[in-house]
Amino acid sequence: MEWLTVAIAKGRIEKDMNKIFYEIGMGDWIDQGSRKLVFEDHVNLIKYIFVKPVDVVTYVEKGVADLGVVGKDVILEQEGDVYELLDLQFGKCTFAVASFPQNKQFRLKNNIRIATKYPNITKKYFQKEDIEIIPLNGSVELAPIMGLSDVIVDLVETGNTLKANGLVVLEEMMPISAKVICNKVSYRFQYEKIMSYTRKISEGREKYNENLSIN
Ligand SMILES: Nc1ncnc2c1ncn2[C@@H]1O[C@H](COP(=O)(O)OP(=O)(O)OP(=O)(O)O)[C@@H](O)[C@H]1O
Ligand SMILES: O=P(O)(O)OC[C@H]1O[C@H](OP(=O)(O)OP(=O)(O)O)[C@H](O)[C@@H]1O
Repeated sequence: MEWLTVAIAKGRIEKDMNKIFYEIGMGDWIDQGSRKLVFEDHVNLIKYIFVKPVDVVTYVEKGVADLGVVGKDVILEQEGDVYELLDLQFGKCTFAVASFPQNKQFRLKNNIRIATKYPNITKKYFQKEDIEIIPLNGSVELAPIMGLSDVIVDLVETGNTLKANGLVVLEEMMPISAKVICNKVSYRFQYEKIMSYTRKISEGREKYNENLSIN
């Protein structure tokens, strides 16, 4: 039997994924407190690598990892040439255009300045509109406050970050959640193993979501 390599996005996604591994009894291989980046499950022949969310798609696309676990936002932004096998139903949030309530007519403005961590998604969403994209790496909500942009394109979950900064959603763009992605060549040549592993993850996801709804 061949090994499968699974790239997992460090941070929020890693935390939920570890709970799914626990549900299906595959959690013992990963030492959550450690700085180690590679873990090997010698029983199921799975190698786990932990990388920055934006790098998961690169590892999977290049075939270094057969599977990846990452947010749909990152998949869309990277325009990764990969298959999406499973919606994990966690990491749920929404892409939105946001700003101060008084900017709700922002589409009437010439040269709309949009701050975002997601330039590609923003360009696609606005298509032919007259926009200037201001790329940022985080704390995007600061941009309209400091006059760097008119609006932002960012993820909204609870809305607390927007609210704390006096901003509101002006347009909802699309829902986002975590996905299992797959390298296209691996899908052909390791099909059985990939399907059986994905089924297990799917079972873990059901148990995890059941527990979430009970508690
Ligand atoms: N507020 C949120 N609520 C739920 N899911 C979120 C939220 N923000 C981001 N996500 C999802 O979780 C993924 C990982 O987010 P996380 O905050 O761990 O990393 P990041 O800040 O996007 O990246 P990095 O740590 O590399 O800067 C995102 O790609 C998205 O799919
Ligand atoms: O609606 P909320 O529940 O407040 O969540 C939304 C916030 O979460 C994410 O930021 P993150 O915490 O990843 O920090 P960042 O700004 O450094 O990317 C996102 O970019 C928003 O800022």
